[in-house]
Amino acid sequence: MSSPPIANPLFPVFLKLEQLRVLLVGGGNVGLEKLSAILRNSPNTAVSVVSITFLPELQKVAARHPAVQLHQGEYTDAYLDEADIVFAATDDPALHRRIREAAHARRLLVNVADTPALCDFYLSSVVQKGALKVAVSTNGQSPTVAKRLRSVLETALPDELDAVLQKMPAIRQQLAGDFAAKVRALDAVTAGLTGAPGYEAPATRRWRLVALGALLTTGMLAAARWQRTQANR
Ligand SMILES: C[C@@]1(CC(=O)O)c2cc3[nH]c(cc4nc(cc5[nH]c(cc(n2)[C@H]1CCC(=O)O)[C@@](C)(CC(=O)O)[C@@H]5CCC(=O)O)C(CC(=O)O)=C4CCC(=O)O)c(CCC(=O)O)c3CC(=O)O
Ligand SMILES: NC(=O)C1=CN([C@@H]2O[C@H](COP(=O)(O)OP(=O)(O)OC[C@H]3O[C@@H](n4cnc5c(N)ncnc54)[C@H](O)[C@@H]3O)[C@@H](O)[C@H]2O)C=CC1
Repeated sequence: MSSPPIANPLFPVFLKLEQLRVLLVGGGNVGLEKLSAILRNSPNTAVSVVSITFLPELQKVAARHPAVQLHQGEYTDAYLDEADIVFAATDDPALHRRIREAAHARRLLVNVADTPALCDFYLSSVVQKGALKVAVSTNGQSPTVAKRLRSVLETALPDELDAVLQKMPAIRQQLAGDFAAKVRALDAVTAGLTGAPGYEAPATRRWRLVALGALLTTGMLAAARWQRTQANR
């Protein structure tokens, strides 16, 4: 018996972040993680980082990226006037709520570290193979599973994929005919990429084992809880 899948109503998009102005509030560990995620994907993004203190590592990252500006000091709403999108990553939850409110008054989208309820969007785990990019979301259920899935996909996707992608624009351009004919031709060129019918990757078996492990762990945790309640009677 398997439980029904939990719905994920998030709408995935791929932002041209290098064309936007990013405000990041908080220059500590979490701020560094957000900045790194941004720059790993979109290295030329203009990020303004506002923070009372900065981790030395974050300062090093900023030094390597000329479009990143560090503003040392307290956050003020004025920074929002120069921003298109906002990341809040301080250790002050009250400040996060204020930032979100002021950002929304300006119709800006906000990501608040560690507070899914305050986020307008989530970051994802990202697989990159040349021009190919796969983003993974678990709807906040488990960033750790997203991270694991990223490494599964990194291994499973062949490096040759990028070589294929590099050749496809030329093929696309040379195809004649209407839209439907082009789709048929491109489907034919790439048919070899799909597995044979009934093919089950070894990874499928591994995920089944992990699901079983998670189920057993849930059961064990429930049993331990039950034992504690008995002991406390
Ligand atoms: C909702 C979301 C909002 C957002 O941050 O955008 C969010 C929220 C929270 N993360 C928490 C914890 C952890 N986050 C990670 C890692 C990542 N978290 C990322 C995204 C997201 N994290 C968004 C949902 C993504 C999705 O839908 O799956 C990734 C994918 C992308 C990135 O951040 O760049 C990146 C992996 C990148 C990679 O390696 O591929 C790890 C693992 C690790 O660091 O090794 C842990 C510890 C283990 C664990 O808890 O699983 C906590 C609890 C904090 C606490 O307990 O105090 C919250 C808050 C909560 O859940 O309430
Ligand atoms: N470090 C981690 O991996 C994790 C952290 N968290 C939580 O996330 C939050 C942030 O964690 P860290 O980044 O490690 O904290 P941190 O203390 O390293 O960084 C917080 C940053 O916010 C800045 N800041 C605080 N108030 C400010 C203000 N008014 N204006 C401008 N900047 C301001 C500080 O100067 C500092 O640089 C904490 O609440 C922590 O409990 C949760 C899970 C993991």
